[in-house]
Amino acid sequence: MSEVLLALENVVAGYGRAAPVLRGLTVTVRAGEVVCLVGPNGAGKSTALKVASGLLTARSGRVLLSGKDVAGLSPQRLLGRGLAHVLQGHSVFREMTVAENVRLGGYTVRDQAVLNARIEAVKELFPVVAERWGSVAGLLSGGQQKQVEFARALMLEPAVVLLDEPSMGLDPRNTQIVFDQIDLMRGAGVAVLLVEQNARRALEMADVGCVLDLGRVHISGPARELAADPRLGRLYLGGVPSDRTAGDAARPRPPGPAF
Ligand SMILES: Nc1ncnc2c1ncn2[C@@H]1O[C@H](COP(=O)(O)OP(=O)(O)OP(=O)(O)O)[C@@H](O)[C@H]1O
Repeated sequence: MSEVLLALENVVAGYGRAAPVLRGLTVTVRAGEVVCLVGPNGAGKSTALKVASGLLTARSGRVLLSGKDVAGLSPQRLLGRGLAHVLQGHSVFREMTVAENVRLGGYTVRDQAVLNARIEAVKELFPVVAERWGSVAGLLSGGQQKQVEFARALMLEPAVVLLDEPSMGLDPRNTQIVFDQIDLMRGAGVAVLLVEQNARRALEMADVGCVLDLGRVHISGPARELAADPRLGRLYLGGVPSDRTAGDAARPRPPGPAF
């Protein structure tokens, strides 16, 4: 089995003084893998990514990056250690050009030759970045802007990229393009931890799937097998999977998206 790059172990985390959102979450990402977190709204998927990237500090449990405990490190420090987070929604600087956006991702690279080589690499991986290099980013379509975000995230050659709902707001064609690009990232040797509402399609592309509910992994396994697991449909339709406890079931949960 390939090396474990990122591991969340028994993580408990939440916001302020409120009850924890993650309640003993364990997720592992290995080299060369796309691991997909799916689950109903409010299950804690985005929160899991925030803990992994240092935006939120776990109350307990461990966060390991290439075997080293990185809990409490800032997102900047984690980026320097090879972990990039592409946030939910659109985060390109719309008034800046594609070139300026992508270059921002490599702001810590001092060696011009290295920077140029990285730019060429992301242009090759994301042709639209090359085609629209001089364009103002706000003029690109939502799917194209997402690819600019991917390119920017890859400029420091991260080992692991966290992608939070990259298909959000995209039409089916652009969703497919974005999923194809994630597949290409994996092909380029980047491990991906992906959160997706578009559960079935994401699981068809991912290697490993984890179904989160109420801050824990309830079902996990080979992604394609999960996509066909009837328990997943039940969970999304508001049913209670058999492995949830009576206490869990009593906790209110917002309705999930159509699966
Ligand atoms: N900044 C915040 N402050 C307080 N509570 C928050 C914050 N962000 C998220 N939460 C709460 O944490 C819980 C989990 O949210 P999270 O965004 O992790 O869920 P999710 O599984 O990603 O949901 P969705 O699919 O709707 O994006 C929700 O109850 C949410 O209201």
